[in-house]
Amino acid sequence: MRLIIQEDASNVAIWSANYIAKRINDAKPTEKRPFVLGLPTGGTPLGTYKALISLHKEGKVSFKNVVTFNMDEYVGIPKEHPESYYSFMWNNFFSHVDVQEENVNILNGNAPDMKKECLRYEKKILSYGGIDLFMGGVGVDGHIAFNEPGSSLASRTRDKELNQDTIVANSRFFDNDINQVPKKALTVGVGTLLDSKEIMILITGHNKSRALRHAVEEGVNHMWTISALQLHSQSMILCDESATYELTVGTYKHFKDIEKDNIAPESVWDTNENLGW
Ligand SMILES: O=P(O)(O)OC[C@H]1O[C@](O)(CO)[C@@H](O)[C@@H]1O
Repeated sequence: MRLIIQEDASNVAIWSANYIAKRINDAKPTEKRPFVLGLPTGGTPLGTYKALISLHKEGKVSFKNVVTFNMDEYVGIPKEHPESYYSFMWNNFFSHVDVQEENVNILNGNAPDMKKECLRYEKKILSYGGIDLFMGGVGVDGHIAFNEPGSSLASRTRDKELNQDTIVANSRFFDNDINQVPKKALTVGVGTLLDSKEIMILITGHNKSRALRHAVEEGVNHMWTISALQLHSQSMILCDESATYELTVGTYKHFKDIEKDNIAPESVWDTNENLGW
């Protein structure tokens, strides 16, 4: 696993956006052979979406031949609800780039048959030959997508009960009222994520430092589903300095040293100027 430590959250956003743009451009996607991108919601990736929109507006990346699959969706709120992940994605990203509506895939949290919906999603991912790059975030309890502690590391797309930590954390999007937060979600499984050709997880802020320690320094454990990344041959965590507070000095120095020459991909690298940071 690679661990790339950037100074702060805006550098994480710029780095990740440039990385995604480079991957898409290198793949030279076509209608018949699209690039397949897995995407998250949450506070963490907002900067990345903003940076990707800027790169798109500057003509540096197109999403015309990109197929997207979102990680998860709440169960039981209408898709038009301002806090549904459907609304999040269209408001914060899809509406601002040239992605084609028919290429956007988001689980339907109101499907009459949840099992069928999850199976449909898995099959659709497979129909494209799998996901080329899955970007994700992490919960404070180490959950990846909505795979809460104790989720099987072989799990596939399914419905999951959200735990109290997640409900409390997400209440910030629901007027700080935990009663308004959906208690269930549909989510890709850890196994689904591990089947992606490449995984890039963004971790920013002090409150995620325990999750980062478990991901990098502890063993693979279903109580910290993020740790499953250790089983993947092309996984990368991109974090900021604040998230490294629980790493040992030795771990921190090791990754700083081996990644010191890896700045953002040259061909799409840009300065902060155009992004307003
Ligand atoms: O970036 P945030 O807002 O801390 O969210 C953490 C995580 O929670 C989820 O929204 C739900 O699993 C993830 O997709 C996300 O990475």
